[in-house]
Amino acid sequence: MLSLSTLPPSSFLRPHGGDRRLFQRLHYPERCNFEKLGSYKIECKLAKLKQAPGGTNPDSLIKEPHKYFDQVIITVRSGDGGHGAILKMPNQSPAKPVGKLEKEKARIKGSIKRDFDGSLVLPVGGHGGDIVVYADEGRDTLLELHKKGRFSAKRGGNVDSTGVLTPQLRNGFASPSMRIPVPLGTVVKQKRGKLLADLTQPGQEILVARGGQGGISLLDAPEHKKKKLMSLTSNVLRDDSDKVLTHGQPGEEVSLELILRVVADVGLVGLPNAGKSTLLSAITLAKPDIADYPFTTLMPNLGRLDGDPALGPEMYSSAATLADLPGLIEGAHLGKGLGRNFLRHLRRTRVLVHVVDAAAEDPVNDYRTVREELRMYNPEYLRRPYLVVLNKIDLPQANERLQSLTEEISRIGTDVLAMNPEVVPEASDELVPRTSDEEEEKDLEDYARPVAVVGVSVLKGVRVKEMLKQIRAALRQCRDSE
Ligand SMILES: Nc1nc2c(ncn2[C@@H]2O[C@H](COP(=O)(O)OP(=O)(O)OP(=O)(O)O)[C@@H](O)[C@H]2O)c(=O)[nH]1
Ligand SMILES: [Mg+2]
Repeated sequence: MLSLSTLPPSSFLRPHGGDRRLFQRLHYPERCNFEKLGSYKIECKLAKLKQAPGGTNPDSLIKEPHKYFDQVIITVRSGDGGHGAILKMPNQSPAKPVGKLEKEKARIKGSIKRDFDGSLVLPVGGHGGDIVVYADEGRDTLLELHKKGRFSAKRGGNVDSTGVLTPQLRNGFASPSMRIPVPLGTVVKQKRGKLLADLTQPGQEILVARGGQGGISLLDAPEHKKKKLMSLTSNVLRDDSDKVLTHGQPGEEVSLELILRVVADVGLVGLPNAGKSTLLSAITLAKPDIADYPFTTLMPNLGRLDGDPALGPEMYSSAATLADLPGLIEGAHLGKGLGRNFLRHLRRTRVLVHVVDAAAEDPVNDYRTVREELRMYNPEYLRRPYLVVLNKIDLPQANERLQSLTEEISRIGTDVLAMNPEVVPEASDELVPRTSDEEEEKDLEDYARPVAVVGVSVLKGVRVKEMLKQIRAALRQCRDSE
């Protein structure tokens, strides 16, 4: 598993207030103050006017970072190779070395660079800069890349020419690679093309555009001599038609699609306001935004769970990363609420924790709604071990029915732990989720029951230890089956 020891307590940008207001207006109109709606529309119009040509509107990035943080299309161009030069051989028949100058000339002639087989080594132009994309633990989002959109590496230097082939003649300087940092878990694809890499390990990298090769230098000599001289050189570059390449080769231009899929062991899912962020902050050092209105969380927050102290020296192997996801609502898989895109961030998780507000009107129905949304997005998610956390039991209306809720939820599903990810093809990042016909016909009862149902109050710290024990047990279950 990944070592994420340097992960900051809360790894994603804070959601923006304007965003939350927009979602409330769209989905909870009864709670909105419509008097201000006029000014909101004007703000949106202004944002449109300011749109920068070719790039993502910077205002949109600020106002709606949750739409952009995990996906971007960029164009990269590696550097062209530097050029070679047309050079003269130093005087081929110098006068007998008598004076100091003649001796020096003779020395120069005798020390022109040669390969081990005696052939001439002609200077070449510098290699153009490569473009490399690498996973950087310090990055949380792809937002930065939206601002630029296009990345070009420098061209290689030309041969530093004096017109004469001398030992001092320099190759053109190679240009350094341009390195583009992306968050851990970034998938690199060619735009509408093949998958290039899945960067899940810190420092993992991929060369996405190779810099152009530098051009070779040529010798300017009479034709009869030239042939002989060229046959003596070992590093002459030729193209397919055997033409000698004195000009540097052009760099490559590629359009790339970068998609972030958060790297976490445990995913917290539930309706808005269930207490997912409060749970994350109760058991990790993460400091997500918490508030009593829906869609407080707009982008995943990550938190690090320390290893289990009961395991002694092995405790570090049991450390895990938790991802608190934005709230799901009915129809999320069709784009309702915050849409379905963030559901992709569950893909790498191994255990799911359903957080249910036990004080809500119909907690069992809430729980079913979320499971159904997961099933519609990717049925494979329902095959993962999961536990149900009945939250807010400090409230009397939750505490009173805890027993019956626990029993009812524990009964939903089969006894068999149906964990066989190979059976169902993974949902892709395409807009329409893929579910097999067989999977379409299934309902929640056909999937495994939760490994545990725990009543807690994450706010008041009631039975949090018991919940933690169950999360660790579910994680162990996965590790043992690996
Ligand atoms: N009484 C009580 N309130 C709680 C408890 N846990 C969370 N809350 C409150 O519930 C509200 C929502 O909590 P959040 O943690 O923001 O909920 P969330 O599930 O992350 O919500 P979204 O980000 O909108 O999806 C906040 O006012 C919390 O203080 C609890 O155990 N008991
Ligand atoms: Mg939240």
